[in-house]
Amino acid sequence: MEIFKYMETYDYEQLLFCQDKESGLKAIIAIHDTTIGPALGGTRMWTYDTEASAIEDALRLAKGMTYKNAAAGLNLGGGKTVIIGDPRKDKNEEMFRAFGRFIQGLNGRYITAEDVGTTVEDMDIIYQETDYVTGVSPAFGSSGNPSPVTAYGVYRGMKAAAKEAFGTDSLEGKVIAVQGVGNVAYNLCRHLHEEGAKLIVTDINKEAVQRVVEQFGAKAVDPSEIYSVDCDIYAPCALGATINDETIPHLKAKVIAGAANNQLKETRHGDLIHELGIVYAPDYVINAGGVINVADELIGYNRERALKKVEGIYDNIASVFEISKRDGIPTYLAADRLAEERIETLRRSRSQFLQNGQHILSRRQSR
Ligand SMILES: NC(=O)C1=CN([C@@H]2O[C@H](COP(=O)(O)OP(=O)(O)OC[C@H]3O[C@@H](n4cnc5c(N)ncnc54)[C@H](O)[C@@H]3O)[C@@H](O)[C@H]2O)C=CC1
Ligand SMILES: CC(C)CC(=O)C(=O)O
Repeated sequence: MEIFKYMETYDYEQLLFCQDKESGLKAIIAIHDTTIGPALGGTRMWTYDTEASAIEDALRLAKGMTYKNAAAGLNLGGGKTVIIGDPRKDKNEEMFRAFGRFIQGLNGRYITAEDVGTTVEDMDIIYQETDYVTGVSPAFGSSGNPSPVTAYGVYRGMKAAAKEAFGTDSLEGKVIAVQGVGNVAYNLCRHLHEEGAKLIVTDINKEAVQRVVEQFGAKAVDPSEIYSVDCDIYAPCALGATINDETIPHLKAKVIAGAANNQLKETRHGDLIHELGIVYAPDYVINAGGVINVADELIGYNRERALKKVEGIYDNIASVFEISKRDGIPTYLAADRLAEERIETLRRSRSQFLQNGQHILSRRQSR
């Protein structure tokens, strides 16, 4: 991978490699764009096969955060971290403290939160070293685990997508295939079950599957089967790139609406599903609930205010469908248009993220 060429092509600002021998920390922080605010995005801990795939994941996820934050109307730019390692075996306190010090060194250009493989407890450790972390425990006056709120936003967005495809936003009786039933999708399944949807689920973690089978009457299938099951809605809630050349021919769903980041392997897969008449709720619009929730910490966390904003994901998804129909373009492009227009407008009016000389965090209420 030619890193500078890649960064130039997609206009990345900064890529940082953080290493701490004592704790085993190997972290990559990617900052994509800080035009409308400091870069906010979670930290993913994962066992990458190669360093190149970890770098690529950090870069792709960071760019997604720029678009997610802009489209959600947040005054934040986009960044993301990946920590190379197995979250079940390789974590230790010193690792997250060392990581916190690296974040502190960026002096507010990057603010972190949870993602796959990291937890509220990890954020609490980072918080010992830096203020530039969100998704910290409610005991510190913070918003806690973002996953249930992300799930609520996905549920709202899925209803908007159902309205577009089926003419009603009721999910009662709809068959929904959920891929990955971890932190976000467990909570999503709860909302869907409460509304009377029928769930088909899969996960590589058998315990996670068992939980939703027992609690929500879901039917379990093998991970390889999830793409071809008979269903109304496919909800990708594991890792990215599951909408690709291999899976698209098998899909029977009329709607794709799920929590995973970077669902399209390549943008041309967004064109392909559009041509097939599948209603796609763009990933970074529908899964913005978590970041909307943690971003509220930056102005003194108010759960009611945050949830009200998350409810608005229904309207955001509906607006994307409107732009798509108006301009005759696939929904992923309509979402990009929404985000890019906001960034460009703000780029013209200010060139850096400091507001009146103050960092956004300076408005955080004293604890
Ligand atoms: N946690 C949050 O608030 C947010 C999460 N997301 C995205 O949503 C997705 C899910 O996030 P979380 O629920 O937090 O992660 P998680 O790690 O709790 O859940 C992911 C689940 O997917 C399963 N999985 C992994 N590969 C799989 C495969 N090939 N087939 C089936 N299952 C597989 C895992 O075993 C795990 O149970 C991720 O892509 C994440 O980046 C996006 C926005 C916010
Ligand atoms: C988990 C969120 C709080 C932030 C993030 O990284 C995301 O939305 O993907």
